[in-house]
Amino acid sequence: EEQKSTHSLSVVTMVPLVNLEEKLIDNLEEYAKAMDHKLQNIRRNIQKMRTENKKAQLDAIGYLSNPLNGFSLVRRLHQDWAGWRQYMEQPVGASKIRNLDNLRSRLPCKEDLHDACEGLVRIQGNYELNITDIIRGKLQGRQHNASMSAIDIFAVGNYLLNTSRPASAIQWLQEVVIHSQESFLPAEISVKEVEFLKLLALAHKGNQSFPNALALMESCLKLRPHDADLVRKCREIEELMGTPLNATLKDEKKSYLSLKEMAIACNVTLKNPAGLHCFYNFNTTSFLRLAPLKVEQVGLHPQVLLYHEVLSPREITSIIRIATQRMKVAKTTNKVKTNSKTHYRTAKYHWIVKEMTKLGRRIKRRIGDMTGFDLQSSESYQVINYAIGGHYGPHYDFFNFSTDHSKRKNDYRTGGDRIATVLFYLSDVEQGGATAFPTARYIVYPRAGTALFWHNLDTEGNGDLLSRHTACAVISGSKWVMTEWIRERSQIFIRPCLPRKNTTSPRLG
Ligand SMILES: O=C(O)CCC(=O)C(=O)O
Ligand SMILES: [Fe+2]
Repeated sequence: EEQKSTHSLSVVTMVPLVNLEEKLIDNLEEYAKAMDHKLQNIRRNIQKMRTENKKAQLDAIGYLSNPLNGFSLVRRLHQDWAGWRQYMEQPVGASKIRNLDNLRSRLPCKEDLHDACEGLVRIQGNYELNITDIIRGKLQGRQHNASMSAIDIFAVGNYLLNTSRPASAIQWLQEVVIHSQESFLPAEISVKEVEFLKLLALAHKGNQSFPNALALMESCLKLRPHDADLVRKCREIEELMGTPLNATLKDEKKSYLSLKEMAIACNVTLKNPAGLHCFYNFNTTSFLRLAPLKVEQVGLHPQVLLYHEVLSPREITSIIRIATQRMKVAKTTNKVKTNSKTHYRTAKYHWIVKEMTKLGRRIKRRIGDMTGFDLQSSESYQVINYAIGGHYGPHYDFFNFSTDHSKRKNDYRTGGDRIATVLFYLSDVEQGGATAFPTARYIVYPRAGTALFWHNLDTEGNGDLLSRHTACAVISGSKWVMTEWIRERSQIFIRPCLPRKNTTSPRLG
């Protein structure tokens, strides 16, 4: 499942877009100045020409009796107006248009916009938020200083309809009617009322509410009586009204089940099991006798531990700085392929080789102290920064080599299955973004410097189904985590034997 990850824009990789937007505005302003210059040129000359023409109008015969005036009029009409025609035709600010073209390769692509739409829709669905509230900037009860314009909502509705979710499209588009139509575009190129109505009509059509669809499409036709496409669409809907309804509305997506699972797992009212403890870990390694680690039990079956203050603010700053630089480079030098079909994980990530830096080695020793595991064959650290509404759908970290023989051939190269995971939180998250265990029913909210530790395999080396987990959608904030997947191979002599659960412990295969 991990392979399905997309490469959408994360909060940090979007930061350069702010400067890019400034550049684009500057360029448009230059364009406006070029137009201003031309306009002034024209106006100034109009004034001069009018003065001369008025003189002639006053007494045409007298004016033309003077051969110099007569000559000049003939010359002007023959030559100057050909000149004006040329001047009127000349493109204004051609270099500014070229600048714009040059910047276009750095602008978000269609898939980026789709990811952003999906992110908003996910926040709404994942936490079952009211759409009107979202549009007005009220997210999970908290009023934010931002809201959506009609054209923003239009984009979301359009995306939903194109991805076969007409019922959701209607819910979003209905809000457009209520809100005023402010946009950053001149009216000529902005989305027009008729286009809103048409999209809403098509959404109703997709939802098989044909009378609504027809009424809306007819009101479009009133606004544009000669639009052949509208006429055709009206006829289509009329025909559909005569046929029996298609019983199975295809409004559900493949990802629906995992979203439902997340909606349950990520619910804010969810509480972890009671009666658990906090303690100092003095004994995983001898070093801990000098510097014990603070541990909090999240749950016992399966055991999930939360280590407190295992990364310092300085360490976190360094990690984020390294990852940020690499993430930006990856975006601009080779545009990564986006996989728009699967939105299983919406984040940007970067691998940090732990042996490369002092910091990497220091953290490696600390993971050893926390877990007691040998990290020789383990993977690089994966630093993740989540996107708008970024999440990671429900999954297991193990490959389950022990039952899936087709994957086993990679076993020796990769150091075995992922026996355990250490998930460092590098940031607090303002709203949302918890790590939830849907089967075990645990939920953990990120706090910078803490780390979550759990086993993915049971004592026999089989994948533990209770280790299923998910990163809930980020509502607001920039969520940073760093993952260390510990491999099985080098633990053969040190793997601690977990107390066996009762006979009904879940097993794969
Ligand atoms: O970001 C999170 O909360 C979970 C990340 C995760 O599950 C993973 O990277 O395997
Ligand atoms: Fe995971």
